[in-house]
Amino acid sequence: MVLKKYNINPDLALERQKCTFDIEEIINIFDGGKEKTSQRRKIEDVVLKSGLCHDDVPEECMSLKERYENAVRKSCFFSKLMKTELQEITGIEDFETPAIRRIADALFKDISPFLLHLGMFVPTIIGQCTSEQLMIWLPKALDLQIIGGYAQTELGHGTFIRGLETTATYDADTEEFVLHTPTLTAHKWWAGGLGKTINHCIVVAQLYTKGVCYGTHLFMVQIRDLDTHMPLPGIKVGEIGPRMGFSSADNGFLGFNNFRIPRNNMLMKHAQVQKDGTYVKPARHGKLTYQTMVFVRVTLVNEAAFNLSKAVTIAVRYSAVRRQSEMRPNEPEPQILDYPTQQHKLFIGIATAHAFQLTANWLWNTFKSVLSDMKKGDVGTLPELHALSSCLKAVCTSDAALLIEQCRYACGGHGYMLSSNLPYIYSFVAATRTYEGDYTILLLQTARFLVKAWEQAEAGKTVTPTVSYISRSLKGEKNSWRSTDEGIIKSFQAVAAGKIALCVKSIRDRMKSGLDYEDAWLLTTVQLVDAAEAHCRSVILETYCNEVRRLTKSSSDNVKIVMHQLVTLYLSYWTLQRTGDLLRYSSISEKDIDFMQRQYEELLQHIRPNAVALVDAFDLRDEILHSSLGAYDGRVYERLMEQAENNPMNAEPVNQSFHKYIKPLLQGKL
Ligand SMILES: CC/C=C\C/C=C\C/C=C\C/C=C\C/C=C\C/C=C\CCC(=O)SCCNC(=O)CCNC(=O)[C@H](O)C(C)(C)COP(=O)(O)OP(=O)(O)OC[C@H]1O[C@@H](n2cnc3c(N)ncnc32)[C@H](O)[C@@H]1OP(=O)(O)O
Ligand SMILES: Cc1cc2nc3c(=O)[nH]c(=O)nc-3n(C[C@H](O)[C@H](O)[C@H](O)COP(=O)(O)OP(=O)(O)OC[C@H]3O[C@@H](n4cnc5c(N)ncnc54)[C@H](O)[C@@H]3O)c2cc1C
Repeated sequence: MVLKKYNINPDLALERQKCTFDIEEIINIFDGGKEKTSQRRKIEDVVLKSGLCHDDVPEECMSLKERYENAVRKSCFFSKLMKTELQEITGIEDFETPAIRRIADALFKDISPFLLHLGMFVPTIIGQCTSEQLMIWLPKALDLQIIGGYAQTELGHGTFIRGLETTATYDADTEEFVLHTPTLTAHKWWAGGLGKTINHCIVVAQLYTKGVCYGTHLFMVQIRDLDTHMPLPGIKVGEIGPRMGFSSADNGFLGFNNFRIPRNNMLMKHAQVQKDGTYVKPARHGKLTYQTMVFVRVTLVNEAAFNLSKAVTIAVRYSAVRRQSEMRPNEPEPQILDYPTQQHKLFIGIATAHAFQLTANWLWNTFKSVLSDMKKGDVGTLPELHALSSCLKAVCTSDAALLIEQCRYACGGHGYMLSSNLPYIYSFVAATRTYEGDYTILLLQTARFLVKAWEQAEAGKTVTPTVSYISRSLKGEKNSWRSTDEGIIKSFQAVAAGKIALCVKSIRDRMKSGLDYEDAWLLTTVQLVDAAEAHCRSVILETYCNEVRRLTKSSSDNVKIVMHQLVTLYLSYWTLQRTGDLLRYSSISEKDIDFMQRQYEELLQHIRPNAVALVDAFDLRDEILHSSLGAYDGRVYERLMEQAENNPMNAEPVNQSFHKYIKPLLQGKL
């Protein structure tokens, strides 16, 4: 749609006058510097001027088929733009550039069918291929001569990768692998782009050679003819059907009937099958084939932050424009943003978007540093990265989904309109809580690491920095509550340590009573999930505080003040959310809790004048927000009416169903 130009709504204009800080300074902090901001805006200008974002009718009014076809059209032209103008004008060649990710949302209100090509296919080639394989597939994939996806999940198994049923059996006579789908539940299911779009696919299958199964490995498989796009003989492929979201993309199913691929199509950076069928196992770590999943989990923390920033921008701007009820008899109706309960719903969203964005950046740097260790042959830092990326992916996507839904509640009935964009944002983020490792499963992975860390610390060994609080706790350090940043973080670490200790004790007690380790673990999993979540909270709180302190060192005082107000709000919010845990594991008193409650309520008032400016500082263009409620000019009612008038349902005054059904019904002739 072409966005109509309106004058700024007077309430929003007034809000912007109240701002106490330089918005541009905060924008630069989150972009990573002035230059990065200007580079991002340049990219956005190119894409927005390309005309690619235009839809003749609103996306939500198209049929599923039309939405898919429209998204393919845009994906193709966007890919061309990335290869040509964006590279030439900005000098950017890197698909992972956050600016590209952000502006992609101007094209796709829902999702691109090419998402998995960039999100998983290319990263898997980079992470799992030998240098010879890389030279064959990477240039083609980057140049979009081949388009791929990642087919791991099956109809019967998603979480439990070791339980996958698809087989890849090596035939030494022909030097080929035979891919086969032995059962109904072995069909690949869910892979993005697989339904209709892609011609290649990374397939995860159980490797058999010389009669022995060596577990799951990755294979590059061409599934469609490059010219006709017809499925190749031996391939059964299609779309799995309508979903809660992801409606403009195609999630697919895939079955193999003894389908042959060359030996060299096994991705052999870590494990190999030699010509004679001899298996060479990975030299360093058994789970290196899971590396793409770790990469995506890291990027999903960024997704949580970005999507939450969109939702809270929409809800805060709307709340500044919307007037409802009265605070005192006969007074004019206030902006709903003036209600403390509304501020309580929304300001935590702003603070959380900051916390997650800074944690995402920190996690990304940790990921890069672990990759560089691994390139030198050192896999020692991988378990900690796996534990961190697992819990952060789980908690950040889960919190973001809840807060996005809260933003929708904050917009009342209008938030329920698809044109608000809140339902799209929610359904996208709700899926991220499940895919790439379900919430519970990933927290249990982190719990495994925490229990091991506890045992190591007990044995007097040094543990990694993110769990060093365990050693302190084992040395008998008692928590003394202080309502400072450091004091609160320490108390949250005491909560995590207390919960891990109880898990270890529960497992040991259960084993003493005769259970084996597996059963003792299983019966403790409710507590283990809880302990991993507590650990994750302490990591987020600490990272957020440290990063704000580091990044605002040379900022103006006013920026320091407002960024720190948000940090304090975040710490107070979580203290109040977790009073039960803190009363149990720290020395917090009822008086301290009363103080924190008052501090929290005062902070809402302090932040209130800057609320609109703070969401403006996410620097999200209207074309990215796609929202009738959240546009920069605040012309909510004009846009809602505009959308209603453009609704294809209103193209004819009387719908044909009246003549076909209602009239005969009215006349008793049906
Ligand atoms: C035009 C384009 C337009 C726009 C695009 C622009 C930009 C795009 C860029 C970004 C987009 C952003 C995001 C989206 C991208 C893609 C995502 C979309 C869809 C999702 C796709 C998927 O969902 S793929 C399928 C994912 N599946 C899973 O995650 C399954 C989860 N299950 C598991 O991971 C495992 O089964 C398990 C971990 C639960 C258990 O595994 P297993 O049984 O094998 O292991 P054990 O439990 O026995 O553990 C043994 C030891 O191994 C350790 N371990 C486990 N996993 C790992 C790991 N990954 N790394 C390291 N170590 C690991 C474990 O801890 C154990 O260690 P011990 O020391 O305790 O023995
Ligand atoms: C929109 C979307 C896109 C996707 N894209 C892809 C893709 O491109 N490629 C791909 O391969 N896959 C994809 N997936 C699949 C996704 O990765 C899986 O759905 C996800 O990993 C969860 O696995 P599952 O569906 O088997 O859930 P299940 O494992 O069946 O989980 C169901 C419930 O059981 C619980 N549970 C399972 N095991 C345990 C356990 N051991 N302990 C305790 N509780 C347990 C879970 O916590 C959950 O509550 C996609 C999924 C979605 C929704």
